[in-house]
Amino acid sequence: MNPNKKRLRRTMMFLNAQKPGLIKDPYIYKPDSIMLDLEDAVAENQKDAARFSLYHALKTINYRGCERVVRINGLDTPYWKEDIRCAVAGGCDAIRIPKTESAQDVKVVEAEVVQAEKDFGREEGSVLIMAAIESARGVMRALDICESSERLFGIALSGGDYTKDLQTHITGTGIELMGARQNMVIAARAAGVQCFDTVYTDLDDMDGFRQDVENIHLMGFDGKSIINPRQINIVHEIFTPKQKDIIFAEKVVREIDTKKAQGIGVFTVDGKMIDIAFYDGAKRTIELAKASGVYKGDL
Ligand SMILES: CC(C)(COP(=O)(O)OP(=O)(O)OC[C@H]1O[C@@H](n2cnc3c(N)ncnc32)[C@H](O)[C@@H]1OP(=O)(O)O)[C@@H](O)C(=O)NCCC(=O)NCCSC(=O)C[C@@](O)(CC(=O)O)C(=O)O
Ligand SMILES: [Mg+2]
Repeated sequence: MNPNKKRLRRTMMFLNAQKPGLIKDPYIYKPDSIMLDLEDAVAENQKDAARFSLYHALKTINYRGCERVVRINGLDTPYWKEDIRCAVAGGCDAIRIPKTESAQDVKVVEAEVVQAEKDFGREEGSVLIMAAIESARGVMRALDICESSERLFGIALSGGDYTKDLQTHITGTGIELMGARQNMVIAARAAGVQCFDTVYTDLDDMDGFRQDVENIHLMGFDGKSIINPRQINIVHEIFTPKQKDIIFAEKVVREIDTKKAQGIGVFTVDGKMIDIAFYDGAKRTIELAKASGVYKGDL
């Protein structure tokens, strides 16, 4: 398995692949991933120019460990195959499929990625795939999409196009996204892949943004698509385990290990009932803390 499949992806920041001011140094803001966009951020008559710019950016810029995902154009356009070839030839880490509606959509993209890896001398399996779900049909098929390919590391909700399809609109409250969000997280967890929330487009409403991120964190998402560096700190703050939670998780892991050896199944830690059901969650907190660079312990 590609070791990057489960890497930390709290923030996945979109940027127009054609704009030199955006693509030259986004790593300075330290998002976990950048998503170089060839799709909706790029005007129809600029698709070739954007692809050209993307290729040279990938070839020449050192993004310093920041994951480089390329959002290709839709499978109903004449652009997507050439988008994949340029992205893979340039050295991208992953392809984001927009408007994914079925497992078959992922499979046809995978076939092109496999061919491009061969053609451009990339290691087999080095390019991962993620699928953006932007329609009611896609949401209803989320589990099939999650299970469509070994290369698929996750799915992402795209709220703008999804609410258009649902015949509603983005309100900022999240009510219109509740069903899709819950369905997608459940599907992703059932398949063992990651799940990412949609962008929050009102850059002047940072309180609304914080509330949105807190909600999706509680729902079980792994991270969020974002559009601007100003949104990074809030997402990282909410998605990085707090020291008090890390310390509690360490106690839970140590106590479960100790009590198990003593033949004790249920007990309390800091006044809270603990049994084996809490073990994986505590381990996950510690792994997330390690990946986020805030772990000081020795587990
Ligand atoms: C919104 C705005 C124009 C505001 O610009 P502003 O310049 O006013 O912002 P400022 O804050 O003043 O910038 C301060 C400094 O940060 C730099 N800076 C800003 N943004 C940066 C960035 N993204 N990456 C690196 N650098 C950045 C900037 O260059 C400046 O640098 P400097 O001059 O050196 O100080 C800008 O952010 C932007 O273009 N965002 C990305 C938009 C985009 O790609 N949309 C498509 C994807 S969504 C979609 O398609 C819908 C979806 O599909 C979604 C789904 O899938 O979920 C669905 O269906 O819902
Ligand atoms: Mg969209």
